[in-house]
Amino acid sequence: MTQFVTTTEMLTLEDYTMNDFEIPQEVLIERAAIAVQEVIGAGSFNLSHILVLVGLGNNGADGIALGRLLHQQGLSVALQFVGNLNRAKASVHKQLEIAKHCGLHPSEKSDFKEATLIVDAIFGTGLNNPLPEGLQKMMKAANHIDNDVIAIDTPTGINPNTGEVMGAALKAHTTVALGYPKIGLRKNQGRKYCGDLVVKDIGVLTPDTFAFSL
Ligand SMILES: NC(=O)C1=CN([C@@H]2O[C@H](COP(=O)(O)OP(=O)(O)OC[C@H]3O[C@@H](n4cnc5c(N)ncnc54)[C@H](O)[C@@H]3O)[C@@H](O)[C@H]2O)[C@H](O)CC1
Ligand SMILES: [K+]
Repeated sequence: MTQFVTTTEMLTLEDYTMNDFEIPQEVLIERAAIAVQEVIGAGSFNLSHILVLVGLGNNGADGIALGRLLHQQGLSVALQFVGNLNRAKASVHKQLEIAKHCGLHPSEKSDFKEATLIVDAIFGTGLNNPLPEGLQKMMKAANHIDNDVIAIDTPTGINPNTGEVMGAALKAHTTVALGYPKIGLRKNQGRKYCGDLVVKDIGVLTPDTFAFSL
């Protein structure tokens, strides 16, 4: 039986892993990237040109790390930031520096139609408001293009706790849940937008005494 969690529970387990066991956040980000890389490798996706859409939080950091790994595999990868990079978390800037050292630089503007596979690394469990107008338009437009979307952790626009569409959401062919799947992926529209749900262990530790609410 798959254990689903709330975002609060996920944050508690992340903090437990990083603070009680001193496992660095970068390790979790790298393991998240490797997990998604494994799902891509095990699938039958068209990898001719991969577009990674990158947000400003840790979901974006996961996406940049994944883009670097795919680039190092020799695949054609474009990184496109969604939002003002100046407002991005330190984890995003750190992953961007590493990616640049590995020869992967962000693209200015990518044509979604040229991508054979889109990686959704815009929002994950940190989504707490309706998407900004411009992003809602982008998601709706992207949903009309016939290419596969792989969502990291949650489809952008889906409320990770309620499964509601927050203005608009990007429909995924596959969602790779990190650690535990979020309860929003099996409620309301979340089930429809997440596509095939793959749960991957990325080393998030759980106390024996932890009482799941679900
Ligand atoms: N499960 C794990 O152990 C790990 C998960 N990781 C990844 O981290 C994200 C969650 O990261 P977080 O920075 O908390 O949030 P997001 O990246 O989802 O969101 C970015 C940022 O955006 C702001 N925000 C939220 N809603 C809006 C909005 N409507 N408009 C504008 N801005 C908004 C908010 O401040 C957020 O912080 C998780 O999904 C995983 O992908 C770790 O990388 C590895 C360990
Ligand atoms: K996402």
